[in-house]
This record gives sequence, C-alpha cells and structure tokens, in this order.
Amino acid sequence: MAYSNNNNKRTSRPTRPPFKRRPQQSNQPTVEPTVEIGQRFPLTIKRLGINGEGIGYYKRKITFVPGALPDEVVIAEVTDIEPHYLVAKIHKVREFSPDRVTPRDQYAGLVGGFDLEHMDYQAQLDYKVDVIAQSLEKFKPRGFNKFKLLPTIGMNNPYHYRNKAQFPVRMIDDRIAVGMFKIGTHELVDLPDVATQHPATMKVMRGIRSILETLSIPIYDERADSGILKSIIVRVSEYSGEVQVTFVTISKKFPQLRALLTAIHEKLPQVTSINQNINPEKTSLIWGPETVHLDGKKYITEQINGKFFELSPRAFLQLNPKQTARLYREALEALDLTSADRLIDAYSGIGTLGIAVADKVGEVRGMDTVPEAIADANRNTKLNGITNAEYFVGEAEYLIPNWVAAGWIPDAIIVDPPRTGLDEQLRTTILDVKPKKFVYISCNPSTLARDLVDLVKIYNVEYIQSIDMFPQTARVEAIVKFTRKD
Ligand SMILES: C[S@@+](CC[C@H](N)C(=O)[O-])C[C@H]1O[C@@H](n2cnc3c(N)ncnc32)[C@H](O)[C@@H]1O
Repeated sequence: MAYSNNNNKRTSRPTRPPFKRRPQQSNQPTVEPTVEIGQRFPLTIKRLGINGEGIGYYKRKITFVPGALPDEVVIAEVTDIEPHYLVAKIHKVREFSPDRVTPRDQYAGLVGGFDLEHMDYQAQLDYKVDVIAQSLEKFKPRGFNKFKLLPTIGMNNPYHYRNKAQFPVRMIDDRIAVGMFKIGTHELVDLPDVATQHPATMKVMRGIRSILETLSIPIYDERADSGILKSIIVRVSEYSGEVQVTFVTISKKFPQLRALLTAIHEKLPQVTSINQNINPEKTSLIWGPETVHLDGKKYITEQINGKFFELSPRAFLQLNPKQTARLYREALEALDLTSADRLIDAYSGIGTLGIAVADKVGEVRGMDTVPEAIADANRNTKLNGITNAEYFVGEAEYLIPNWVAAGWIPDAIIVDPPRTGLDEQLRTTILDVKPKKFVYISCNPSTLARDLVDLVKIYNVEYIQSIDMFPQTARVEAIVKFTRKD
C-alpha cells in the first residue's frame, strides 16, 4: 500500500463547497456489476461516510474505502462484497487530496480510533458539519431548511486530549503487549505511544507494562480463556494530575498483587487510586460487573468550569476535558436559564451539567441508569456545596413521565443520551410537557435526525452547534438549541 504523500501540512485547499443534495435514486433496475474479492479498479472518491471512510461508486454500486479522501482517485482493491455495497482497501492513491496529511501515529489505519488522522484538521471540522447535514437530509424532518448549522468548534491542539486509555493486555511471543486490536481481528498491537492520548495516560500504561515484565502475573489468553490479567484502564485528571488505574481480571484472584502495588508506588507516584474490576465473561466488553478498591484513594478529582467532581473508576466522564468545558458552556448558554427554573439534567452521568448550573436555577433533578454514576453525582453536589440538586438511578423515559405525573413540571430540559438517542416514550413526554427551554446534546447524527422528526412538531431548531470532542476520529457531537413554536 502506498498512500502517503508525506505532506504534513496541506498547501492549498480549495474552498469546500456547501453540502449538496445527492441526486435522487433512479427507479430503473440496475445491472449488478460482476466483481471478485481482490479485484482492483480505479475509483474516484466522492465524499466521506459516517465512519470517515471514502465513498465512491463502482459501476453505480456504493463502495466504501477506509482511508481514502474526497476528490482522490485511488486504485481500490475489493475486500468484501455485500448485496448493497462493496468494501475495498486502498492499493494505491493515483491523485492525492490536498487535505491529505501524514498521520502522527504509524498504526493509524491498522487499529480503530484514528479514522481521520490522515486528513487536515480544518477539513475534519468541515466534514463533521457535512455528516450532520447528510444525516438530516436523509430523514428530512419538517423545517429542515430553517435551521443554522454552525461551523464545528475545534481544538487549537487536536492531539493529546484523551484522558483515559483502556487497553487489553496479551502476550505476543514472549513479550507483554498493551494496546489495541487490529481492526476486525483479535490480534493485539503493542502501542508505545498514541498521539491522541494525554501523555500521562501513556506514561503510566507503559510504566505498568514494564513492571509487569518483572513479575509473573499470568496474562489472559483469549483462545484458551486462561490467565488472569485482561485489561488495564488508566484515567488522568487534567486538573489535579492524579492518575487512577484499574486492572481488569478474569476472577478475584490476583497473584503478586503486593509486589505490583509496591512497584507502582515506587515508580509511578502520580498513580493515586488503584482498583480491580472482575470480568469473568469471554466478551468484547472491557468492564465486568464488580469493582474492588485496592489501594490509595477511592476517587480522583477533576475540575470542570470551576466545579469539582470526584470520579470513581467506572464513572462516565467525557474523554476530552478541554472540549468538555466548552461543550458545557455552549449547552448551558443555549438553555438560557433563570433563577426560577426547574431543570432536568437527563442522562446525567456524574451530574456534571446540572451541577455546573445548579447555583443559577431554582432546582435540578437528574438521572442515569448507572448506580455508581448517581452515587458520584449526589456526592459531587455536596462536594460543591449545592443543596438544590438531586440525582436518581433510573431510565429517563420512565422517571421523567413519573415526575411530571406527580406534579413536578420542568421549565428546562437538557438531554445528553448515548448513541441510541431518545427513547420514543421520552420523546412523547417532551411533546406533552413542552418545556420552554430545551437543549439536546447528540453524539450520533443519525439518531438525532430520527428524534428531530418528532421534536420539530412543536419546536423550531434555532441552531445546531457542532463541537469536536474527538479530533482525528469520525465521531461527531452537536448541541441543538430548540425554541417552542407557540
Ligand atoms: C453521553 S453520556 C452523558 C453523560 C453526561 N451528561 C456527561 O456529560 O458526562 C450518556 C449517559 O446516559 C446514561 N444512560 C443510558 N441510557 C439511559 C437511560 N435510558 N436513561 C438515563 N440514562 C441513561 C449512560 O449511563 C451515560 O452515563
């Protein structure tokens, strides 16, 4: 494969044309192209898909080419043939995009999480706006043309932002490897450095790997389903510099634990909290159900926009602290709260959004399905001297209708759901309650577009503000500000 033009900086990039509607599909029956695995053909890349892969058409059949950029001409080699699409890899780039840059990570393209590291950063930011536009176009909610899609808020330095590294551990030959799996395989790539990780996470991860080399803790073997240590999770607080480490093991048994803890104390003093999570299942999920505190503090403390948050090992926290502060500021500005407002912080995690504004509103209620997150949220309200906020364990779609039925009517709702978006029951409740102030933080433009079809029945979308929480990846995050129609 040869597709680097060794351009660290693009020279000139033509002004990106605004998002264009794609031509309507014709109803004419199409003749299926005959194609074989390994077949090569030249392909012009038209645009990027939602996973950051290049998209071209081979004899009118949509063809996904990871790593290819719009306007490039590549020699594509077919790797997968599906009824409605083809997947191909780049054999060679014939014509390079001016947006192509050399990725900082040599293994970008080999492991997941670096979908766009080969693309100029401004072009990444433009792409993220295009993805939202494409998703909304597909669902065509009424009023689509009426709202503004604002340029993506990017980072000055779009590297070293990830505050958490969550890496499996395996033996490769006789050496311990800590890193990520090659895309579509169970083959681990040992990662000495990752340009998107906060340097402290990689320093501690590599330090622990070196310590493990001196001990004889059995490393998990996936094929035999044997060994003890499966994964290591390292999280750093941007504010305090404290590092929290969690070892994921197959059972509670942890041979040489004392020696491991002593070595961490000596060699990695920045590690202030050490924990064990037990995951006996043979699964791709990293976390198991039980977490045990092993040593040091139970929590590390993070600060966001002047408020403090104690984080237990499993607590969800956004991965990009600098952009999180910006995301919250933008979202709360869009809500435009007053001191009389009752606010719902739905899908709250550890209560970061609600706690940030509790002193500006009358009352805050929030909820999350993870009990540890809610325990953290309620502890964090006390930590910040807040007395008008309370967090509950449960589903948004169940708790909010219950609160409303009991007479607790919100003036403002902020929702920050996972990729699945809003449950239908919650959309119905929002349509019934019609809160005057409503903001939606979305990490998935497809489910956002689906939810908008319902929500625009009573709301106008004033604007959609895209914000880059994951530079170098295709992941998109956006804040939607609604205003009620009546
Ligand atoms: C994108 S995170 C947002 C967390 C938080 N707002 C923040 O900024 O850190 C989504 C959260 O929704 C929670 N969640 C998932 N399904 C839920 C549901 N049905 N009801 C309430 N919370 C849910 C998850 O546990 C997760 O903490």
